Amino acid sequence: MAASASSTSLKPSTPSTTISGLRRRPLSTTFGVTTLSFRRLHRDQLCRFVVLSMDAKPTILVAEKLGEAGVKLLKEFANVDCSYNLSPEELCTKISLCDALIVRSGTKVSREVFESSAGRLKVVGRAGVGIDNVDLAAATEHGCLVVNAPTANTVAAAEHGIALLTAMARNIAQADASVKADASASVKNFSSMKSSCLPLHEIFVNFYSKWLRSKYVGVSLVGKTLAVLGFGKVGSEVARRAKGLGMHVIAHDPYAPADRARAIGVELVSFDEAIASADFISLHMPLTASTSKVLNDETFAKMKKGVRIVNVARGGVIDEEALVKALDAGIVAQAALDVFTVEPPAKDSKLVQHENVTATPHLGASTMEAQEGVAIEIAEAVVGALKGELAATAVNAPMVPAQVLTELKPFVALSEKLGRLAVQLVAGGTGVKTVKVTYASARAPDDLDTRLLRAMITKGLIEPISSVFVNLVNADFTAKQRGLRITEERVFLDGSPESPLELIQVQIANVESKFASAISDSGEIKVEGRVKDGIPHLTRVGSFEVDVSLEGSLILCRQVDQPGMIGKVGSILAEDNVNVSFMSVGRIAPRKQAVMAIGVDEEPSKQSLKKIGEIPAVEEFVYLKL
Ligand SMILES: NC(=O)c1ccc[n+]([C@@H]2O[C@H](COP(=O)([O-])OP(=O)(O)OC[C@H]3O[C@@H](n4cnc5c(N)ncnc54)[C@H](O)[C@@H]3O)[C@@H](O)[C@H]2O)c1
Ligand SMILES: O=C(O)[C@H](O)COP(=O)(O)O
Repeated sequence: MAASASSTSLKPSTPSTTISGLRRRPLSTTFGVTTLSFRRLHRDQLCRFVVLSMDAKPTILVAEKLGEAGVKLLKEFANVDCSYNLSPEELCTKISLCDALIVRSGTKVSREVFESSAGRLKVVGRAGVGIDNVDLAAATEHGCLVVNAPTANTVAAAEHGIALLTAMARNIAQADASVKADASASVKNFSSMKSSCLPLHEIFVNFYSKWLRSKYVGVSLVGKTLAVLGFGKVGSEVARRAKGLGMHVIAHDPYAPADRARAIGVELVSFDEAIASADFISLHMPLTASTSKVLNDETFAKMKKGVRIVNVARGGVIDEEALVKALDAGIVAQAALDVFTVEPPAKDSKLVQHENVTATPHLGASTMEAQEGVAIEIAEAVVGALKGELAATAVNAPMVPAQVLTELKPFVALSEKLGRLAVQLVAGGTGVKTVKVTYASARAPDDLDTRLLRAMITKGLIEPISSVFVNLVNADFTAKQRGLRITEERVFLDGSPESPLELIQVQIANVESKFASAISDSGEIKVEGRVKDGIPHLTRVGSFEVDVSLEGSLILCRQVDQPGMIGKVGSILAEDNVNVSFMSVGRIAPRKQAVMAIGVDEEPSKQSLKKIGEIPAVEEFVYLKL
């Protein structure tokens, strides 16, 4: 059979994997340079969403203040309705007359909005990064493309982080409020003091009696340790600036490449080390299941007494009640917050009202420059999408013709889950840069389009560790932007090409694993899966063959093979009311090392996981969310 067609200028990587019994063929493609075919494919696909009548000028509703340059660009192409502060009902009424909608974080684009548009709304543009205010599932169901502007406000957010850091250290906000409050009170009293015939020097002392120079003595930044949690776009810009202030900067980001950190003189450390050694902590991770309330009672207790915290990421990464307690107890000396779990926070919020808290109303992206940049970025994306062009920052989109999608559906699910599993096996502190995907199939190369599968693997690899949404449209772009190189290899099987694929293998090179058994003989993290009866299964971890359906979540456990192990683990989970969906043991040889893969419907408690780890024959284990 012929090798797969390749539209890439990158060299195929040398085959290194061994899948026993399969004949290997050359690599099909690598990432990031397939611009022409990629663009053509998506232009066609996007046109399916954006079917504007050619003689009608589209209407774009701008529902929140957008920079002038962006509005100007929009007006060159469409009728633009700038209507701010719409109620949800007003938005639903207006939307049925609009082809595109542009918002920031203050407008909820709910399912009702898509339903009310009755199919006319083709594009939602989020003028910024976070799209938690847009119901993505509803957008996709309604065939509406969502695009965002992920890079134009990075520097603004970093500068705001630094502004909060320095203002907090020197009590700028509190001191300013005090001077103004005292001055205005004194000014009111000034006439009465004058008429009371007090001597002038007494009036003067009274006037400035709350000139609180000793109350607002601050702390210095130079020489202090700043821990940056989340070393992505904003985090690394904050780190760079803090170095310029003479701070010692460390960072925790399990997925950031160490060389990027080294290049700006930042040491990547574990989470515990970061929070325990920091004088200041600055948060820059996305809000995901694993970062939600990452600062909580337990983690505050591990911090240096008197630590100071800055948050310009998302309110939900801090347990706000725990922060109030930590502030009251003096564990946290001060906090400077731009973001809150609920925005705007309640007026009587203990956190906002706390005297040691500096609060700003989600201003991270709010500079003239960033807003102009964001406005242009989003206007270009929305106009391009309305014209049916590739949207590099698209965050959702149905991706392939319906019949291909139907056939590939279980493999799509398998691909994403293998990506998710593989990245969760990476040990903190080692960055993911090189991923190799192997597809084993009896199909001719032209008969198997792996772009959707590759996109889903990319989605699985990136989404658990970032706020980025990945799909076929933006997968290559996102991977390239993050310095992630994914190579693909096809292995051809003899036999019936009835099924599009036999198996998919994902390997991550040059990383350490938090589950050593996931490292294959050739040194990479390796996971392999197949589709059985339409259900994705994990069939290999490292050198161990297993067979577990990829539903719910997964516990991987390496043990000395001996009777009773399944029972022991099973009963610990049963006591915790955790339902086991699947269990399989792969072993090197009887009574030698074995890997047990256990599918669970519910998340086991920390205590249950601890008990599993304490079973004497268990050598290592890991809990993975699918
Ligand atoms: N306040 C604002 O106005 C404002 C403006 C821009 C961005 N933001 C927010 O700032 C955050 C960062 O944005 P970005 O553009 O830098 O995103 P990014 O995706 O470039 O960076 C996020 C980083 O967090 C890391 N990460 C993921 N899980 C982690 C974990 N458990 N521990 C430590 N690090 C982890 C990722 O590896 C990634 O490097 C996002 O939450 C974004 O919504 C806020
Ligand atoms: O997600 C973002 O881009 C920031 O949080 C900024 O949001 P904003 O556009 O509402 O200022």
